[in-house]
Amino acid sequence: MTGRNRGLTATGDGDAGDGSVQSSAAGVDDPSVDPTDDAGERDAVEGRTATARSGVAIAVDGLSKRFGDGPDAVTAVDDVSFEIRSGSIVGLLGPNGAGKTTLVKSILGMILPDAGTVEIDGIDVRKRPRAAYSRVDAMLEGARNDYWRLTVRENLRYFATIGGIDPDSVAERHERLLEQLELAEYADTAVRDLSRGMKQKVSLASVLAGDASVVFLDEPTLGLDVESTRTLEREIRRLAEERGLTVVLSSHNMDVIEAVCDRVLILSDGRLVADDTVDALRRQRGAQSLAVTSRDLTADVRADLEDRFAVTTVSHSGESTSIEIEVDGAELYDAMALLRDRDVRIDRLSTVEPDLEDVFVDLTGRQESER
Ligand SMILES: Nc1ncnc2c1ncn2[C@@H]1O[C@H](COP(=O)(O)OP(=O)(O)OP(=O)(O)O)[C@@H](O)[C@H]1O
Repeated sequence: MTGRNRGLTATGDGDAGDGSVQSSAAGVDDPSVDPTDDAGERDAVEGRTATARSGVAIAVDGLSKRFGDGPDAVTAVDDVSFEIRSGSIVGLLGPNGAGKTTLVKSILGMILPDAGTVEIDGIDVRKRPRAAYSRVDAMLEGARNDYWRLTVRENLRYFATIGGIDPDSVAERHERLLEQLELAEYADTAVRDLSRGMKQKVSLASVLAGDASVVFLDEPTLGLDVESTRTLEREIRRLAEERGLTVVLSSHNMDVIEAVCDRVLILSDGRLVADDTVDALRRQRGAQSLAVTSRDLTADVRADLEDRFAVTTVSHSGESTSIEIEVDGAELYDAMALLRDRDVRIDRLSTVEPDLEDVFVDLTGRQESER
């Protein structure tokens, strides 16, 4: 929603001219909205709270949203609060139905929350939506927000224009974006003639074509091959580091989240169940796994191990048996001592650190489907 007249392109059918939905920020008809919000420039400077001064790009406080009434009511977002610092990349994770979309749409003013406040760069989005959203953009439906009949470069110019920016003044930035996303040789190709991965990159470039300082990316790498995924990951990181871009990235792909995010928010049943760095979440979980392969892991030895430790996996291959034991701290040495006491000759031994998926399963009780 870059610029004062720009609504958020929420959905589309691949050609925005044929039916994409332009949703304006909620609160425009709200009596609490400051009518002087049209004077966007002034608002962008005045009326900010302390969060802007302390480098907080997004501040969400006590946000709740319930759909429906009575026994069928669903609390999609339940008293969620967090802050995101400018220039950071934050992953938004949660199983299906956890409330991610409702949360993001509430932040973007596409859904009116029942309670709570949202500030962007210190500006309350309900009170001064135009000023608050003036440098916010989003890619909520993958490649669907581009005009497929226009060329790649025309799309960038179009999105800059509706973002309130003279496209000629940012032509250099567009050329750089095209280079960085390896789209330069397709600059004059109609988007509809590109592969899915290319379209995804054009979509990201379009989001960045204006002057956005905060972007929301929903599944930006969905359907991309490994190489394109790596390119996008690299570019998102670079933009955060070099341009101070703040990114909220939601994905079911844990590898992407681990690769690019400084911090992770995990939602479960509408509630925020984790808000920390990937490393801290891994450390908090503590337990790692000990993987052992041996021909001496008899049923007897395995029973002994199962008595004392959490044996998570057992598999057999020829005469060899492989097991994985979850061990926490000193348990690692106890498990090794038991194997030694039972004269188990080890063919292969390794320790496996917990990953984000393990943390996710612990906190939400659900497995992510896409890896
Ligand atoms: N417009 C709506 N009317 C009624 N219920 C809704 C509406 N939108 C979402 N919900 C419900 O709110 C809950 C949260 O949905 P939401 O789409 O925010 O989850 P999500 O985490 O984005 O899920 P997914 O990963 O599947 O996209 C779900 O139970 C969903 O069925």
